[in-house]
Amino acid sequence: KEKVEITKEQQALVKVVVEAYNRHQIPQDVAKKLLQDQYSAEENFLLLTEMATSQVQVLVEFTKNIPGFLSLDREDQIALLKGSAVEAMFLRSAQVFSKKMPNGHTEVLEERIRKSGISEEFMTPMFNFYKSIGELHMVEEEQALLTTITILTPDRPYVKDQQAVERLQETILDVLRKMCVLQHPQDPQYFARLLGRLTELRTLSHYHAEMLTSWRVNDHKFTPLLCEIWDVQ
Ligand SMILES: O=C(Nc1ccccc1)[C@H](C1CCCCC1)n1c(-c2ccc(Cl)cc2)nc2cc(F)c(F)cc21
Repeated sequence: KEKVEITKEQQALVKVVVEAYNRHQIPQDVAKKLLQDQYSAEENFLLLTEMATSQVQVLVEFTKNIPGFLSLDREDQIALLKGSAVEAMFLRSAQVFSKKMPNGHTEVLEERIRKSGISEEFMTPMFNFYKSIGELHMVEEEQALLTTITILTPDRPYVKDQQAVERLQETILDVLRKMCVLQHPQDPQYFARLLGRLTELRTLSHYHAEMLTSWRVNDHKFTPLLCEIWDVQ
């Protein structure tokens, strides 16, 4: 049985990534707001566009802490951010949704999201994904590293030097694999299941533009940054 060991530099890498990851708390605040009050579809749409806009800004800050990211070609850095922003938002939403909350809070949160203005057809795929993330009971290191792996996806549109991205992603995959073995010794398939969620995440993210344009509001106004990042307007 191979002895799995996380090296000193891998520990340092995880520490940097987790600390950077914990700095972006936005959706926690959204969850709190949603639990406090019931908002109209207009208010929810505005809340989402504001939150999603600041999430992109926070994502840029987060990537600066991914070892090696700033050494990538500048245009490739933009392509990776552009290509992963929506997935990172849904992954973050899923992680907030699956956080342990006092009794009944998750049900209220789910209800508020169901009534937020998103059209019915997207509810099932969205909540199926949120619940499948919840079932994994990820620790925060796994959450941070999974988000990092999503950002470092080599085959995003317009990435020129895919090998350079692949090398960075492999570094993160290696430490995540070891962490999963150490964290979930009873479940040898855990790492594979974790990566399998990224496929579900990509599928859900395909709907994002429709989810926004079909939001039950009269006027769908987006910020310039969201028009850049999300395929809207
Ligand atoms: O804000 C959000 N997500 C966010 C995440 C990361 C960073 C910034 C924002 C929105 C809310 C939803 C209800 C109306 C207000 C915005 N949000 C979503 C969500 C995002 C995009 C689309 Cl198209 C559909 C749903 N799923 C959520 C799960 C949660 F537990 C949750 F708490 C907030 C959630």
